[in-house]
Amino acid sequence: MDFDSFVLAASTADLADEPDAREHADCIEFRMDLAESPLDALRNYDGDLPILATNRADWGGGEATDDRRRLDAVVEAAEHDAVEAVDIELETMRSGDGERVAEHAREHGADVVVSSHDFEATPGMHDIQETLREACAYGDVGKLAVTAQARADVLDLLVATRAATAEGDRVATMAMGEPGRHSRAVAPLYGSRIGYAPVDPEAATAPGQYDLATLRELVEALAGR
Ligand SMILES: O=C1C[C@@](O)(C(=O)O)C[C@@H](O)[C@@H]1O
Repeated sequence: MDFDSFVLAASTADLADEPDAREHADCIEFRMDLAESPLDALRNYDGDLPILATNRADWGGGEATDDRRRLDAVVEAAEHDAVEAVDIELETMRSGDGERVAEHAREHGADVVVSSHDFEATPGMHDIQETLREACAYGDVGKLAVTAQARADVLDLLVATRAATAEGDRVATMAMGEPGRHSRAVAPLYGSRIGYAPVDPEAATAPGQYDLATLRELVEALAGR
């Protein structure tokens, strides 16, 4: 996937959403952990948009419980041509469990997004920068989703996004929660490479997400396009 510029991912548990996402999205984030039979769905996929495959662990805000099976499924997902990127948690890379997944994905031409989530708060500037640096060392893109408790929490995240981008790292950043909502539109201006939005606003995959059409419109308007 081309992460040299901003990629808008339509997050969904249902690949049948793809035709509705096509108009506004650059790819589908397939939340395998929220899907019924994700590997069957991938086998039958005949959409146009490339897929970023995410099988989020329960300890990382998702619903996949058995870590070994979860990662095996990502390995299998990466073998599909349509899967052009996979998401692996930073914790999984740190533990060593993610290495085989990343390697296999790259062998099959898929990029690796290494992600970290804080569902409670926004860490201090130093921690944000360290997390992004570490995630970028493992992945083609280092992603950090924090939780904003106040609007101003977004400021450090933006500064860190800008700094990492200036250093040549590819990062994706966003602040979850209502006070952080604007970060989803603004972070791309400072270099964030991925935005996530549900096709169906009722089926958000994280707190504070805009729906797909709105996020596309905001990002384009702020970029002056
Ligand atoms: O990690 C992310 C980012 C996200 O949590 C968000 O805040 O938009 C949404 C998830 O679907 C995705 O895997």
